[in-house]
Amino acid sequence: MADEDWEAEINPHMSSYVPIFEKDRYSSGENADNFNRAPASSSEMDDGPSRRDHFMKSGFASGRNFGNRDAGESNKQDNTSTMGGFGVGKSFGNRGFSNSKFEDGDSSGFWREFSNDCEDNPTRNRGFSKRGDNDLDPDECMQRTGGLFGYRRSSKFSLNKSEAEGGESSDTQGPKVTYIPPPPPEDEDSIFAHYQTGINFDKYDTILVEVSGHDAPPAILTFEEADLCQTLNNNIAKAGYTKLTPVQKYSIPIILAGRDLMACAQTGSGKTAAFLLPILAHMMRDGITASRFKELQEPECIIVAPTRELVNQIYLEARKFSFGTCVRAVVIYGGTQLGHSIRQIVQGCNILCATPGRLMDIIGKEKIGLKQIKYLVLDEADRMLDMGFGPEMKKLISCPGMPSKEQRQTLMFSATFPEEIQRLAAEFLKSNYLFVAVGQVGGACRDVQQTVLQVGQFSKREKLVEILRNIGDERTMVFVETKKKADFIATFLCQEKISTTSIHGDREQREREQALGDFRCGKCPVLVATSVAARGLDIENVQHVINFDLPSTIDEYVHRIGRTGRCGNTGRAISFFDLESDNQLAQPLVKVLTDAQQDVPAWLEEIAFSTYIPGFSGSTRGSVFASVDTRKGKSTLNTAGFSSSQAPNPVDDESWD
Ligand SMILES: Nc1ncnc2c1ncn2[C@@H]1O[C@H](COP(=O)(O)OP(=O)(O)OP(=O)(O)O)[C@@H](O)[C@H]1O
Repeated sequence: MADEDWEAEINPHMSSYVPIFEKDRYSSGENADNFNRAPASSSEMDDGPSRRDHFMKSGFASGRNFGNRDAGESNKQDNTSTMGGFGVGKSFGNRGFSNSKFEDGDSSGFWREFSNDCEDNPTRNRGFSKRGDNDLDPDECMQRTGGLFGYRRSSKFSLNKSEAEGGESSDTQGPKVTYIPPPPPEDEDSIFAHYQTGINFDKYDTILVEVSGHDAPPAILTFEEADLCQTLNNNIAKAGYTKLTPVQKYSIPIILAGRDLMACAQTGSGKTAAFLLPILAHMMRDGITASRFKELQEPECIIVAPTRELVNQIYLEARKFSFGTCVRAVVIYGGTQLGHSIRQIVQGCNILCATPGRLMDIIGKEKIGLKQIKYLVLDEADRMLDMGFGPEMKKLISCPGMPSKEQRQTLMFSATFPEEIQRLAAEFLKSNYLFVAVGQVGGACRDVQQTVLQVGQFSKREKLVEILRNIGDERTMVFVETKKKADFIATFLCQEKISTTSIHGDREQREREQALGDFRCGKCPVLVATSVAARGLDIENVQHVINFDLPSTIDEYVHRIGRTGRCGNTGRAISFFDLESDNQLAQPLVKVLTDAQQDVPAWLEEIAFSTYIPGFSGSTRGSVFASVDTRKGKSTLNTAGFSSSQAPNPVDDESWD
């Protein structure tokens, strides 16, 4: 598809489920017929084509304007992911997506299917983090097959040889992804649009900060102390930043001093600016020259993050802070046309924001050279190093030309850092890296009021509707465990006349972006999401997070509820605790609630007590997060903003592991 076609592709009606739910079209007979006739595919996306068929036949109008698309294009696209708003495909079709009811306990249909879905789901048993096992960005991630880094891409995602060799999905074998995302707005007001800090922003100063490692530079208290250049200061002011958050107070001077850093701070507390500002300041000080059109670009900085929407968000922040400078930020991510990514890059690239899959593809195509890399940033670093992305990250640092860790600066940020991941991270970092912990490592944001309700599987939908009706139009994210379930619940809520959209890894990228857009602007105040939306997304005015299904790890829980209560604003999180499946989470949940000074229900404490495993801090479901820098170096405790942190004289390195 040519560049100029993108406008036609971005059809305003294509996004979501909501307004046009035509339940009459979903008679079980018709669905079953269409879906059953559709050819089975071996991939996770096997319902893509069948779904498209169905939508076209039934005249369903939720998605893009199917009628305007020719068959060739349909064929080209549709293996990549599911089509149309309802994206449920054969699952519903096979058992009849009744137009009138989703009866609780109707075991012939959805619920039985989902039990199976969950049982099959490796997340229940896997180590490290949950995300990815049930909702990976198909071309971003890899699947576990064994060994610490010994994983291969899963056939589940229908990746072919050319991909394994660094190519994008297949000129020859697989579908061609043609989506070209719309360019972001260019006007200054949009670039600097921001939301207000909340009433608790100043309370950040009371959080204890721990810095470990040797010779940490002192924290700064104000932006002025950072001594950034005038353009950066102007951009900071235009972004509405007047005061540093704790993670910024500590991280900015550390990065400016050229040190490697692992930083852990609560969700929504400004980690993105904490790495972007000092990197940009360095670039400006080094007298960076405008990068020009070249077939091979050699950026100075690569920032990787686990999801497409998150790298896009980081890119927008980078573009904002580099406004008026000659630094050019570029974003590339899967689910979009590879040619488009390449065209963005060849125009010049100083800061490359990328998802791992697309990054490795582009490096394989020799559009990006790594020789000039001075900064490597892993946002959501624990996720980037776990079983899903760790192998890709290892490949990245072993790529020809990539400066060794001694020659580059490596920065890792997250709200959670399990101990085992901290150990893996050491391979990427210089041995004298500094570790900054703002508050409890892995702790939940205290501005989120957390409630845990005991709700059984078959009562969840009723409870959800009750809560959403009380909430009214306030923006709410509802997290569920699987992609199918996301579709199902979104559809169900639409049927209940609650404007809802959904985001998950089986939706096409254009649909994901449209869904997020509809949620951001309030057109759909409810977003049903899988873990793909758990991390990093910074959406104004998300007042509620509902865990319809609890996640399999406590870290995931912390990230999910962190979509609300950001930047000093308050938020609420309600979690449905199912006694049949969530008991393993009771113990770490009690700890997170207690640490965040939340009420702990007596029944939950009882479960936690009865399932208590002394000394348990493993990495499986319910793991307890790291409480400290795993090197066990001496550290200083400070309240953010009062005194600088200076690590004591070096202790023996040997004692650090
Ligand atoms: N010093 C500041 N003053 C005002 N607003 C800020 C400041 N720092 C960051 N923000 C804003 O706070 C919001 C949250 O920041 P950011 O997304 O970087 O959080 P985060 O710590 O990375 O969260 P997460 O752990 O969820 O990824 C953003 O809207 C950002 O623009």
